[in-house]
Formats: sequence, structure tokens, C-alpha cells
Amino acid sequence: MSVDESASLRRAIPIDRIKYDDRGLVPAIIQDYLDGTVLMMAWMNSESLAKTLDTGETWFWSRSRQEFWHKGATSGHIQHVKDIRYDCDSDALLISVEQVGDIACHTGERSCFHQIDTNTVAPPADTLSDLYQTICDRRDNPREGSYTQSLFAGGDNKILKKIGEEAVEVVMACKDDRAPEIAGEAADLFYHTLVALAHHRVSIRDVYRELQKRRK
Ligand SMILES: N=c1c2ncn([C@@H]3O[C@H](COP(=O)(O)OP(=O)(O)OP(=O)(O)O)[C@@H](O)[C@H]3O)c2ncn1[C@@H]1O[C@H](COP(=O)(O)O)[C@@H](O)[C@H]1O
Repeated sequence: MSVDESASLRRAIPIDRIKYDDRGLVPAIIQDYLDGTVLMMAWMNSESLAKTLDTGETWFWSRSRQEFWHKGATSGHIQHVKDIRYDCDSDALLISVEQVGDIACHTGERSCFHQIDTNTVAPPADTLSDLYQTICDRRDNPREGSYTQSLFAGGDNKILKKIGEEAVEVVMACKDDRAPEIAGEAADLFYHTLVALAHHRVSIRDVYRELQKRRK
């Protein structure tokens, strides 16, 4: 990480303002910077937070081993810090990272969080990422009666025709300034665009990455 980037992280988080508990620790929630998936939670003390700010990689404090823990040092799954925030009473941190290898949990999963009823580790992601996953699943495991599956079966001819139609419907709804219809037509356009991405094996994360690059 460059000196400028480190300085900017340090500006974002006034280290002496953070409130540590009686063990000198503060919880840090680690989130994927592209789709907001909550990857893990771990503890930091003031020194590990300082190391995180200096290196741009996450450093925690291991309560069981009573030592610093540089995430990914042994596995290679380093977390590069993109953004760091603290909550309104300064006793919790929210850190957005780019996770190398997309594995945050020591069990080899993307996220450490399990769903209560199914015990699956499929992490909650944002609505578009979630829909994209469902669409890819229909592509890879075709299902009777699935509209998505019928689009894949029709290939580019069918998918691209629908994108054209939905785009025109967005335009018409906007021209008429009909707010609920604009939302509905935009949802149709997003959905069909996701089908095109899945058909061409372009990940929605690549689209998010592109948008992130353009942020000013
Ligand atoms: N989000 C969507 C979604 N948005 C829009 N559409 C479909 O896109 C079509 C929109 O086309 P039009 O507006 O032209 O309406 P239409 O005249 O009925 O369309 P056509 O039959 O002429 O193609 C409709 O058939 C909608 O049902 C969607 N179909 C499915 N999903 C999601 O995709 C996932 C998989 O769905 P299945 O493939 O049905 O299992 C599920 O999570 C669904 O919620």
C-alpha cells in the first residue's frame, strides 16, 4: 500500500477515538468491498488496528493465542483494506476488504457466517448478486418450467432481444414519468442483463469491480 493510501486510511479512522473494552479489544466486522457480504468478525486491539492502517492488510488480536494474527499470512488469503469505518459510539469497526482467493473462513468458505435453519454457509449478499447466483444455478442445473432456463435455451437471440425490449420499456416509462412502472421495467432490464452476463460467463463481481474503478 502506498504512503498516500495509508495516510488516507489513518485520516478515516482517528485511532485514539476508538473505545476498547476492558480487555483492550474492539470487534471488527469484515465485509466484501464489492457486494457487501459479511465475511467474518474478529477482534482488534490498538496495535493491530495501527498495523492494519500502516500496511493496508488486516491484523487482528487472537484472544486464544494472545498474539497478533495477520489474516492470510499462512493461507495466502490476505485481506486488502479498501475502506474502514467506526460506528456512532466508536466501539465497533466495519472494514471493507478485497479478499484474496475469495476465502475468508478457516473452513475454506467465502464467509464464516452460517444460515441458522439450513446451516449452509452461503453468505447473504446484495440483491443483484443473489439473483445472479440463482440465474447461474438455473444455467447449470436446468429446471422444468424455469423462465430463466428458457432464455438460456434460446441463446443470445432470445436473451438480447429481451434486453432490447426491456430497454425500450424503461425508456417509455421514463418518458411518461410513471415512477412505479420505471422501477418495474428497470427490474426487468436488470434481470435480463444478468442473464446475458451469466450466458457469457461474466461475473457480476467484474461489473462491480469496473464500477468501483470509476468511483471518484
Ligand atoms: N427476477 C426475475 C425476473 N424479472 C423478470 N422476469 C421475467 O421476464 C419477463 C419479462 O418480460 P415481459 O415484460 O416482456 O413480459 P412477458 O410478456 O410475460 O414476457 P415474455 O413471456 O414475452 O418473454 C417475464 O416473463 C418475467 O416473469 C423474471 N423472471 C425471473 N426472475 C427471477 O429469476 C429467478 C429464477 O426464476 P425461474 O427461472 O422462473 O425459476 C427467480 O429468483 C425469479 O425471481
